[in-house]
Amino acid sequence: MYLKRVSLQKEKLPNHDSYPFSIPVIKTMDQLDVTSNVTFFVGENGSGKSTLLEAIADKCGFNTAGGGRNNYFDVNEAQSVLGDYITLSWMPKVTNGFFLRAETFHHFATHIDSIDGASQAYGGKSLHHQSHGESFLSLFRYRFHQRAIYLLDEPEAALSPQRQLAFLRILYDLSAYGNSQFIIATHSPILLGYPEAIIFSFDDDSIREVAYEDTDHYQITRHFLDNRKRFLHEIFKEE
Ligand SMILES: Nc1ncnc2c1ncn2[C@@H]1O[C@H](COP(=O)(O)OP(=O)(O)OP(=O)(O)O)[C@@H](O)[C@H]1O
Repeated sequence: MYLKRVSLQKEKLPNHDSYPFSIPVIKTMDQLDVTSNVTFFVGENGSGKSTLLEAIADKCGFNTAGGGRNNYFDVNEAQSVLGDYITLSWMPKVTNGFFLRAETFHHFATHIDSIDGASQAYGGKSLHHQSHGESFLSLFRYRFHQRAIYLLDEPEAALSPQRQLAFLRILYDLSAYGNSQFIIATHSPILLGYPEAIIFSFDDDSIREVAYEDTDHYQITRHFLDNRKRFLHEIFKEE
């Protein structure tokens, strides 16, 4: 493990009225201790997961539009304001890694195509000439290595359930044997089931550790699958 703690420099925050300082979990955050090679950020849409992950990516020196340290391409609104107000504590420090933003991956693929020979590092085939899910898996399989930190924002976005299981295997190989560290924002109850992971919930206006079975993602999915007809009846009934 490399990144041990993320601290918010509260005394430096300019205000609490505007984004990103107005997000409830940022208002209440002091520090986050990272105690596992695999950490998940989970929570309702808009709870602040991407904002914090992007700030961490910024402090790691990764392109906040997505990519590693040497990937420069621009995407509107990819700057991290919060990055200026957090401190990362490392032991030891790593500089290798990658920030995956599902929504800018198309731009990233174009950027890789524009560099002569760069697609070799991604399995030898243009990421644009693969399906969305295939290109994600090529990134994970060919570009991800040992001794690095990977920050992934909703990697499940393009992956079928079967491919999410394949991703779990890659995660296992890299984190358990390859000594790589992952911080992953996700809504996937499959990914969240990774053993020994630490899950931080961003719900209820603060960041706190939760057990897998206590996440909404696990509970709602499980109840839906167990009681699909009753669930649908409730959702569709006339008010
Ligand atoms: N560039 C921005 N300017 C202003 N507000 C923003 C900006 N980006 C995000 N927000 C707001 O900040 C809050 C947190 O957004 P963020 O994207 O971090 O949430 P999230 O937990 O990652 O959500 P999701 O699960 O939907 O990806 C939301 O209320 C969102 O509308």
